[in-house]
Amino acid sequence: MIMLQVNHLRKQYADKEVIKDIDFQINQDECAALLGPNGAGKTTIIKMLLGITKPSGGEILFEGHRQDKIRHFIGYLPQHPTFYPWMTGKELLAFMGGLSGIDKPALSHRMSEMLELVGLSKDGDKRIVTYSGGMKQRLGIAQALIHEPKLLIMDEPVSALDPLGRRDMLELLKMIKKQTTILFSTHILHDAEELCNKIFILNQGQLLVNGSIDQILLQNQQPIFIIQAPHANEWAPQLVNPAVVESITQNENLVKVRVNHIDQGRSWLLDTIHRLKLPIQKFELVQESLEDIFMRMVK
Ligand SMILES: Nc1ncnc2c1ncn2[C@@H]1O[C@H](COP(=O)(O)OP(=O)(O)OP(=O)(O)O)[C@@H](O)[C@H]1O
Repeated sequence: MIMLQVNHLRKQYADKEVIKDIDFQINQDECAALLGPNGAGKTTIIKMLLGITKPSGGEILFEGHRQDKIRHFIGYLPQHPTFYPWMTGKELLAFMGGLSGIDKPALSHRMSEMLELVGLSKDGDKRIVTYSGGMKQRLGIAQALIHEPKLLIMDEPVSALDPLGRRDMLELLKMIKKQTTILFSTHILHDAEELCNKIFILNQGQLLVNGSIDQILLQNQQPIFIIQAPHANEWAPQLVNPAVVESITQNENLVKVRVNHIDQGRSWLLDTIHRLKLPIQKFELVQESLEDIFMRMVK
């Protein structure tokens, strides 16, 4: 079942179009990442999904329909959650659960369940001001899930955490994705790769890539030849050949040459190596990684 469908979504601020006619969909039980560098438009999309910002065009359908009341449908963890620091974790959950209309007996049960899920059972009576960044983020997940939403939306849930907090959060999200459909934004490819079966790569308001990791690799991967030889500064510029070579990156004496066609690229590079009499130490064919594709697309 299609959980969320976005058709021709646009957002314009004054004369600047920050979201440019994008389409995507998320099916039930999928975990999808909105991946893009700073300013790509991730938060703007999320705000439109939540109804906080009005789209300039297009439509957003939840389970196939425009929804007027989406609060019960979506759980949301903002990029910078602000909790009342004087509240305890339990008080916050009771407050948020109350806002979502959960009745009292059910709420108490649900609160215990959520604290258990996010590993804060022993900390529920402590004031939030005493929580670490990671604990606050986990409490943020608990409040987002308190009303059993069908879709959990998170804006950069792991980016601000230290490596330990990040690892904890990723493990927690791996557990949660077994029960809930998830959309989260991130500028960190590895987080998207580790958690998601679907990735949307966004840059300057445009959706460049949309699909599973396997599909993205299959459709976008280009061959790269790695050549290593002394004095690369002298010979690397001679590999420029727009008919065959898409790009060249150099790191000391190791040069990565992205070509548009394996066979043509290989024979032209071997001819050139021969012509220049390069004493090569390495000549290797690899395929672009997801990171290579991401960097290429957002550069
Ligand atoms: N209220 C606004 N008025 C004008 N421009 C805005 C407004 N909100 C966002 N923008 C612009 O829209 C673009 C996308 O911003 P957005 O915050 O959605 O990006 P992002 O991908 O979430 O980036 P980040 O990772 O830095 O949060 C940016 O160029 C930003 O300056």
